[in-house]
Amino acid sequence: MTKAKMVHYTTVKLESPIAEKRDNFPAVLTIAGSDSSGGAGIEADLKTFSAHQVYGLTCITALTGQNTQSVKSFEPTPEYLLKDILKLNFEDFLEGYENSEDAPLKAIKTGMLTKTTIDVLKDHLDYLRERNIKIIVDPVMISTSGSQLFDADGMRDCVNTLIKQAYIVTPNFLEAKSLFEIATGKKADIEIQGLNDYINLVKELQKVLGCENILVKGGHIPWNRLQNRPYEGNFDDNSNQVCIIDILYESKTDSVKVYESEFLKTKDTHGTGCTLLSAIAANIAKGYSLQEALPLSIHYVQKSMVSLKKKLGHGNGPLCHTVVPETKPSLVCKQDELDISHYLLDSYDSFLDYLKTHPKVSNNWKMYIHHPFVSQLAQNKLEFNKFLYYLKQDYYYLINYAQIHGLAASVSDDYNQIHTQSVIMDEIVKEIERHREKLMKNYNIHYDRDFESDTELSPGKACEAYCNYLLEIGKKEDFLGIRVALAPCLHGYAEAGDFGLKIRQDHDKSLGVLESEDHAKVYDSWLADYTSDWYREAYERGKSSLQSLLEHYPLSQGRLDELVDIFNKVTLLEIDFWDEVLP
Ligand SMILES: Cc1ncc(COP(=O)(O)O)c(N)n1
Repeated sequence: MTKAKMVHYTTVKLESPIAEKRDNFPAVLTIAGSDSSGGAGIEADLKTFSAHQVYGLTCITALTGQNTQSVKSFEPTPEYLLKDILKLNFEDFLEGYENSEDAPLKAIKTGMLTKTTIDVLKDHLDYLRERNIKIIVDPVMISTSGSQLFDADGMRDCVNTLIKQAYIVTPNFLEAKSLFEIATGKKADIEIQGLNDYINLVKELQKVLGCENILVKGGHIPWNRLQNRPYEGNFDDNSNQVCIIDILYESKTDSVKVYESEFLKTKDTHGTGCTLLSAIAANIAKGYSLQEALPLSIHYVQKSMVSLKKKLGHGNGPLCHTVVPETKPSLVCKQDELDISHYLLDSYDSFLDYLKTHPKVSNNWKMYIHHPFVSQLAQNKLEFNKFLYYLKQDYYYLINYAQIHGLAASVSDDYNQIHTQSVIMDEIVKEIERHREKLMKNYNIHYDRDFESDTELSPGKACEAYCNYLLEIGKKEDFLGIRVALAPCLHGYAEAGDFGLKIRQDHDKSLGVLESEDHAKVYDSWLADYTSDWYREAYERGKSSLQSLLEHYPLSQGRLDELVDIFNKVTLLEIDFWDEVLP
């Protein structure tokens, strides 16, 4: 035997892996075509699933020969193979688990389909429904590069079977039009001039398709966010006006959500549809609701569109699927959903008008400015001791009113606003001094001297509740919120004054319940103060400055509702304040 030759080697010992065991590794099956260029189809789906920490299964419907510039050819998968694939995947990922919820397969996403695939899949639809598997359908018909991937005939089968049972269908605008025509057999003459047209189309389409939810993707119609209609013009000039809107309609709750996202000026959009759908499927499989999954998924697609410094390929480049998806919807949504202040100002004379006439407010506002306190005062029917109680209470209110203007100044970074608040504070402080003196001179009421003996000098329940609320608003709100809280007092007194003066003019001049002519004069002067030119001017100034604040504070519907609530609450507190005077 010849002696073995000495072999030299070095050993590299590897560390044992540190197990990071996951509880939740849901699976999604993608039924789609393979894109040889890797940016769309099955390839994009699997990359997206991995980025989302979701396990991906496949059923390849066709092999395509394509790159970022064109689709050259494709070969459908034969029926027997499709049957095997689906059967094997379902047996393994849906069967044999103790509880049906333990089965890892949670969702199925479809992309490029073939007639054979629909025929094969059709037989499994009842089975999938029983197992609560969510089917997410991307009705792909034409590639970004312009090639027909699925014809209308095939799509008709899809509409009559798969789409009817889909959890969500996600056509882009052009696909939405085709689906409409296929489902109704009528030519769709759809013109989108505004958001209403768009929303109606989405709702109508859900009805004719019968799927549970629908998302119409607006990537093909850049949107003018200020005028809320399709954008016409040059993208370079007004890019901050242009956005993309995607509209979700959920039929079970009859709710519409409009997702507004940035319009990204890029042609590198190969695979965006597939990627969005896979992200939605992955997020749904992970347990997010549709309303959570959508913003997260749209954000993921946008992030992967902007993350490549150098494009790949020479046509419509692919995305960078390896970006890390966000997991908290609140982190991808702006606080302000849509700035609606411009519609508001188009439809109402002023912001103050909007607040006063809001359905939540309008009756309360009328009750406030037509309060019996004012009508009784105007007819000399208000007992004078009640008016005195009001004056004593008003003293505390005025101090608080001055303080809140100080808090408003403290949250502003605009010198003019700070200056105005300090001028108003100065005027209120002077008014407080006059108030004190008047009470001393005319009625021999000394706050400090009489405080212990006269319980009416302590703030009553209504006054305290009002002051506390204003203080709370002053500490937590922004400048606009504080100004809205201060508005019912300034504006309501002017309107109540007008109402009172009118009653007084029509009314006979008898003394009513009053003991002396002097008391009647006090009432006269109360009405005269709030109907004076000076007060009217303050009213107008307050109204226009409130209005001009809208230019600086974007108003979402949610924020607007909050402001209406503040205005309404303060209006009710004003009513309580006078109610307490007239028990
Ligand atoms: C296999 C396959 N599936 C889908 C698409 C559509 O993607 P895109 O519209 O981005 O070209 C594609 N090009 N290839």
